[in-house]
Amino acid sequence: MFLVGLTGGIASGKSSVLQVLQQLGCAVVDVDVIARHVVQPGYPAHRRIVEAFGTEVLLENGDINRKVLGDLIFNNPDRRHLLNTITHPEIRKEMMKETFKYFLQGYRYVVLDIPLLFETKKLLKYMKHTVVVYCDRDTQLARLMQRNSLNREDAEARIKAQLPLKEKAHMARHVLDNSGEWSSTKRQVILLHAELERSMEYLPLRLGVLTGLAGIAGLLYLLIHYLLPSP
Ligand SMILES: Nc1ncnc2c1ncn2[C@@H]1O[C@H](COP(=O)(O)OP(=O)(O)OP(=O)(O)O)[C@@H](O)[C@H]1O
Repeated sequence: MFLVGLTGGIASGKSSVLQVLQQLGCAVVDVDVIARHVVQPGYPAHRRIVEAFGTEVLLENGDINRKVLGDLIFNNPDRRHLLNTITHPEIRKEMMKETFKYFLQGYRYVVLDIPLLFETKKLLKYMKHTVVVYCDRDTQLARLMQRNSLNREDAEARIKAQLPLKEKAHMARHVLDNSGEWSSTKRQVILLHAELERSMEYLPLRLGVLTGLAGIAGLLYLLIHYLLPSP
């Protein structure tokens, strides 16, 4: 198995691309979904967020109010860092669990949706392939304004807070251009999936694990047959 890191910019189309990959039967780890999961009431990150930011970040039902928390950390690097130190280790643990589950199920590759793949660079070394979902800036702005009901100024501020998409596209091994019609993007996703499925890069890890298991089985056999006293 090998890992494919998928990233992009705000409203560039990552979730839409992930949906297609899921429909194609790919193993997908959606960091957004995990990030929402690990801050649910009862989880350690939920308690630590309330300790750090106060009960004003809670909705009436005890869930984290993502809008309030988002506003609190927006333009405040210290608070953002604090939130990241609480949530990131929990998110990484869940990502590893899900990836391992897919490995056991025999998938050739797993796509991990990591919004800050190129910014934090922490997970980059584990990715055999990197994919950027790109769209031109005007399209990104228009889609963001429409999806989040934002005015131009707020939407521009959110885009500016991220590494420019063009730079990310230069760093990636594959670029899916989502500036145009959705059907064109979908075609690109299907072609990428076919390329990754054809790749033999899943073999080394699989063979390594099989060899390891065969070694353990051999040792057990020797133990049972030669070292244990016969009845
Ligand atoms: N090719 C396309 N044509 C028209 N609309 C699109 C296209 N691709 C995506 N969209 C729309 O643009 C918006 C952003 O897409 P999406 O939610 O997939 O982006 P995202 O990268 O996951 O965003 P975020 O990271 O901010 O959650 C959505 O409303 C989606 O329906």
